[in-house]
Amino acid sequence: MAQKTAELRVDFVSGAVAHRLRFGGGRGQDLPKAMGLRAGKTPTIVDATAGLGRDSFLLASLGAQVTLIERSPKMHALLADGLQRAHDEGGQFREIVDRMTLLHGDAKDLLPDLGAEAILIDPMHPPRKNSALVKQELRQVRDIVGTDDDAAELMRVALACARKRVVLKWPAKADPIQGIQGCSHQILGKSTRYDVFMIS
Ligand SMILES: C[S@@+](CC[C@H](N)C(=O)[O-])C[C@H]1O[C@@H](n2cnc3c(N)ncnc32)[C@H](O)[C@@H]1O
Repeated sequence: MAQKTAELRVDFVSGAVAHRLRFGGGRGQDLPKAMGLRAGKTPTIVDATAGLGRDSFLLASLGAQVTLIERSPKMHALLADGLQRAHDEGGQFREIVDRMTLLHGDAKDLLPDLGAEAILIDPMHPPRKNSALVKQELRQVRDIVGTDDDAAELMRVALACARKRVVLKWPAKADPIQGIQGCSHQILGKSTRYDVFMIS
């Protein structure tokens, strides 16, 4: 029997995101470390590729002010809905999403006016060969937005706009994006790597 696909939604108050909120490893996790969060230091962040908002939510849960940019009207609407529901939930969820500001548009156009200290870029990457392993949710996002073929251009804009650093989140084993400068250092996880570009 064919499996029914659950409708894609942004959910910050239950499931994987809420679980990570309760049991995650705080600022010691790879993403916050890559973005420059440490004891006594919380940079302002622009998440230029908001998607389902998970990375932004994690960073906001650790105290960062995060501006999220999403260009797909459908993904933007899902995010707006998820943020509203988390706000309505109250308590710590409201506190966290009150640190998150959602913008609709292409980050290449919006970044120059935002003066971000740290910019996160997590583009949709080309499908892997063993695509059966790709999570259903990611496939649903890809059905909506396709692949982000302008990722190199977005990186160049981000590198020109960030005041402190740009972080590129990319599959650990994928080929690097062509046409961008080498990074300052890398944080390598099991399936994901963070390429950190420090701005001097
Ligand atoms: C892989 S998803 C990001 C997932 C996200 N990090 C999360 O935690 O849920 C990439 C998203 O970035 C958006 N995107 C890609 N390039 C963009 C751009 N130049 N401006 C705005 N949004 C962009 C895509 O539409 C897509 O929704």
